[in-house]
Amino acid sequence: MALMPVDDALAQILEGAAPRGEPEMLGLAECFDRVLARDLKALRTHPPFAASAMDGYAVRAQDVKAGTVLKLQGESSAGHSFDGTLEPGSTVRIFTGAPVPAGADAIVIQEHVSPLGDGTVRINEAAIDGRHIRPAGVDFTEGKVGLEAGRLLDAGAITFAAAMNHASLPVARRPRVAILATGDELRLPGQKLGPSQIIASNTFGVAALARGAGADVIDLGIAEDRMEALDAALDSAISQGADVLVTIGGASVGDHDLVQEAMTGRGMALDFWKIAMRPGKPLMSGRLGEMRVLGLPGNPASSLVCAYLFLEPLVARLGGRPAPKRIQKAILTRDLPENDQRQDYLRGDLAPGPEGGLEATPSLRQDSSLMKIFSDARCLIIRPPFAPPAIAGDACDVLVLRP
Ligand SMILES: Nc1nc2c(c(=O)[nH]1)N[C@H]1C(S)=C(S)[C@@H](COP(=O)(O)OP(=O)(O)OC[C@H]3O[C@@H](n4cnc5c(N)ncnc54)[C@H](O)[C@@H]3O)O[C@H]1N2
Ligand code: MOO
Repeated sequence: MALMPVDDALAQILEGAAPRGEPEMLGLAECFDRVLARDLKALRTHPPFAASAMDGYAVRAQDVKAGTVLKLQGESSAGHSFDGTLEPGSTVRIFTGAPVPAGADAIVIQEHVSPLGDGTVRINEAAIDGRHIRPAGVDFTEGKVGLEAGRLLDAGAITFAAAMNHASLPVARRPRVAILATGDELRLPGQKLGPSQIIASNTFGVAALARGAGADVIDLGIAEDRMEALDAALDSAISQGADVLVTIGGASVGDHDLVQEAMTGRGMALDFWKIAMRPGKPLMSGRLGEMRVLGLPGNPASSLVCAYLFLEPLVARLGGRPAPKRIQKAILTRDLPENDQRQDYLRGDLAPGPEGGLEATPSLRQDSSLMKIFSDARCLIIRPPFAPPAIAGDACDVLVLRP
């Protein structure tokens, strides 16, 4: 199979991806960073009454010039309305958020009023009709859609949902992403290692990225390079309702690279295997029933670059949320040689440039096994297939990993 361009691979991976299953009802306190699954109508009108926006005095605007003395008729505070009607020549003391009494049509702030100590006050500035009054329903009205399906529930949206009198909200189910590390050499962090063993580190980074994109992660642990082990892990992913099975390693052409064979043997329809990128060439994508299978290469930088490029947007789509916008423009600080057929993602630094832009500096070492270089990197510098040699000062696209 020919190497597939990165954009075509992403389009195939994202095809048909949308939230699955019934929405869950969650209490408001659990809703942060979830996605609203249905339109949400206001269950009340707000404010439910004309309310004062200031601490001051409710008046009839036409009665009041600078110097007018008014009789104090009563008080309206938040939670305690004044139930009478404001009479001509009178005023009602009022506080922020309190209902404006019938008959009043303006608030004069208390800084412009002098209490005279005999049950009257002098208004020192002319009142303006409607001033400092929030009309009933100016914010939202009962029965109208306030938040639309698909809205990411951030602080503003959750506040608004609560104000609309919803105690719980229908949210899209989080996609379930099962992650399986494969390889006889792998051990979990914290274990004692033999001479030819290494730590299965990739699972943790890939899981973190999936969680950040809105997934519930199922850690399937490590499978040895044996068909039965891969089979058992696959059964586990299916029985736990995984939407995506991510395998790490065993994706290449070696005698012990069995992942693809194991998956196709169980009926996986292969979308593609091998793409025109570096690192990450042996990426595999397929579908096994409802479950998507993403086979990441084992080298840590390859796993992570593929997870940024393909898994993060896939999880976002499956959860109904926008994928983070990571691609930005930058200026190269070093020359780069011409590129071959594989789109390159060079680990590098990213720093503010002299004119408000960004400067990208590729690391000198780019081997896909290097984890410290990846951890130090702030961006991936993108070199399109067959790009001509670049010189310092040229523009480039970067995928931002961290600020
Ligand atoms: N003859 C060829 N050999 C290779 C090719 C090729 O085209 N022809 N492609 C190379 C490329 S590119 C990559 S990338 C790797 C990918 O190989 P696999 O996906 O089969 O990965 P493994 O062989 O299982 O492991 C590679 C490397 O990564 C380590 N590893 C694996 N899993 C983990 C993990 N969970 N955490 C940390 N490190 C892991 C593993 O020990 C190996 O060192 O193939 C090239 N070969
Ligand atoms: O393309 Mo592989 O992902 O370099 O190491």
